[in-house]
Amino acid sequence: MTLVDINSLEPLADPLEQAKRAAAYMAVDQNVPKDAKFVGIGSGSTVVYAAERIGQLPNKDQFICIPTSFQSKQLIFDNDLKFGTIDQYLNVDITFDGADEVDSRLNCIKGGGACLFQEKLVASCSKKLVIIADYRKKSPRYLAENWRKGIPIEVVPIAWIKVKNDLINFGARSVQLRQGGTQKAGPVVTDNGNFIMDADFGVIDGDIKVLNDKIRGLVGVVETGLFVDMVEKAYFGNKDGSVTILFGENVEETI
Ligand SMILES: O=C[C@H](O)[C@H](O)[C@H](O)COP(=O)(O)O
Repeated sequence: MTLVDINSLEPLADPLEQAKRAAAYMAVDQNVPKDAKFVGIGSGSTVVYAAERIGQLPNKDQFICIPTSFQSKQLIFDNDLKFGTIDQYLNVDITFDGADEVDSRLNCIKGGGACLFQEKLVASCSKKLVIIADYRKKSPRYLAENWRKGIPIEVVPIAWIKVKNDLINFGARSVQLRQGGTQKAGPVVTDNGNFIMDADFGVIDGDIKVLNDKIRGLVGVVETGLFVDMVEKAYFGNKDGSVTILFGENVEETI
């Protein structure tokens, strides 16, 4: 079985979905190692296309896919991929994941879909983390310039008020307990049984590592959606069908 060329695919009706697919397919084609044994599957709407493309790879039965959420476990099954978990396999060759915003140094905000903890767990066990996203996620410079909903933070439920006060003392302008919306009365509950708080610290133009470490150090915080120095490269699908690849601080190429 040979892989269908990206350029010969039928275009998708929605240009945003087209951009996501272009980024995901190119990232998979360029980055899955020939001898891969373990591949991490991130979460969100862009990763759907990465799982689809991984499911088309001629050597897909050679590696085991590790999920980062309930959603990505289903993607692994739906695309007929081999399944394993991070508590079985700790050495992941490469992980593909989405992001809510990526800065010019490849730091990112994740967790818009409440999956940040398992995503960070799998990323921390991966030799490479490759981000796939559409053009809206590429920050002009700093994090939170585009993503204005705040930094997602996973919190143990009984600690949420305490953590909210701590975050305000750290300078957060607002802290929201994320709500389930029309489909769920009350707060969002993560795949790990926790809550998500969205803390708005404004544009993050200071030391992002210091901020991240401070938040992570709070009793009650499980993990943050700040991914600092973890990403190897990021693929952004553009409106015109091209893909911009960010390799390092302001080093990029558009194909
Ligand atoms: O919790 C969700 C994840 O961090 C997603 O990877 C992130 O929100 C990006 O999702 P999407 O590809 O749907 O924009």
